[in-house]
Amino acid sequence: MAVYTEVADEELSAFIDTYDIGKLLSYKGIAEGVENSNFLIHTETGHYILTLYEKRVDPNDLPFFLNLMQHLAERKLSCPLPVAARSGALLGTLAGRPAAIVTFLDGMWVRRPRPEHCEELGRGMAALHLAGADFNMVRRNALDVDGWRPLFNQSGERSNSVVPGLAEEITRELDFLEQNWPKDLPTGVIHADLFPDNVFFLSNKLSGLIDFYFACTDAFAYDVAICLNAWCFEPDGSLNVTKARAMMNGYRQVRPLSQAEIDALPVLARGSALRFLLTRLYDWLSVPEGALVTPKDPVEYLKKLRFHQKVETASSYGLSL
Ligand SMILES: Nc1ncnc2c1ncn2[C@@H]1O[C@H](COP(=O)(O)OP(=O)(O)OP(=O)(O)O)[C@@H](O)[C@H]1O
Ligand SMILES: N[C@@H](CCO)C(=O)O
Repeated sequence: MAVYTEVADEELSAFIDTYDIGKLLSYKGIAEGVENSNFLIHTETGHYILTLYEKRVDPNDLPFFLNLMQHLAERKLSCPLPVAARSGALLGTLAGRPAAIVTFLDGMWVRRPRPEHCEELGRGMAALHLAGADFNMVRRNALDVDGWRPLFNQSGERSNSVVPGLAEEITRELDFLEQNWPKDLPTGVIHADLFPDNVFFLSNKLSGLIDFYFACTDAFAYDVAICLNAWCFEPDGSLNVTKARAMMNGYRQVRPLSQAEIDALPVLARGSALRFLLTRLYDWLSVPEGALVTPKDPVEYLKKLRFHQKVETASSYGLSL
């Protein structure tokens, strides 16, 4: 998270008073992350996370995210639980933004995941896919293959200032993905942003998942591809096949992957790499003035994209076909 919107002390105290969580004792902005404004708040009853939803969150989607967290927590998946105000509402308004309070999860994210973390992640992701099976709301993935070209157009030729020739390279990739994007894969609730900073561990065991604000209804294997990119590459840009194999093994212990899902992985991994390249590129070129945020490196995802362009089958990810 980050802090884009500042909140005055009195305004925050008055907001907290609409909840049954005791008086506000202290709070601080969380600099980590890039999407929403987040504050760690300490009240008479404990610690909570306050989120003010920013640019990429459509307020109409908030009931999906908040109800999903409730649904998953009821199914014993460890994730933040939205706290209702005295009125019963899960969502309020603060500093002109939609705002919600969720419970604080113990644990730390792992800066340098090892294969055992990747295996835990695989199991946790599959558990999320199963726990979401009877969730009765649907949300289209706004950042799916149909959303990438309009997103790219917002950066357009300015992309070339980041890497010369990038606009043309992205255009070619969009042409390919629009032609070859797999259809008819098994779908359901996916997290869609399950990066290491959204997965907490305690003593090397997965203790919780956070940040459900890209969650949507899409192919389960696309979530796997997102995690392959986010967890299994080394800082030098190479794929760590041991980590990839560990993640897939963990996943398959809980939810089997079909042959069609395995065959689709190289294209899904290209799409996932492009999706994060595009959002990072946009953010890189448009940091709001005065915001407490560190934009993430788009080139990291360009390198991943180029890697997957050379992959022919999922065996390159350590999967037996
Ligand atoms: N429920 C929670 N319990 C404990 N800490 C939390 C919780 N939610 C958020 N945090 C803290 O805030 C940080 C940023 O949160 P989050 O990843 O949700 O923000 P974001 O802006 O959506 O980030 P991202 O760039 O990953 O999309 C986390 O790394 C964690 O330190
Ligand atoms: N996890 C994303 C940021 C949130 O969308 C990234 O690393 O680009």
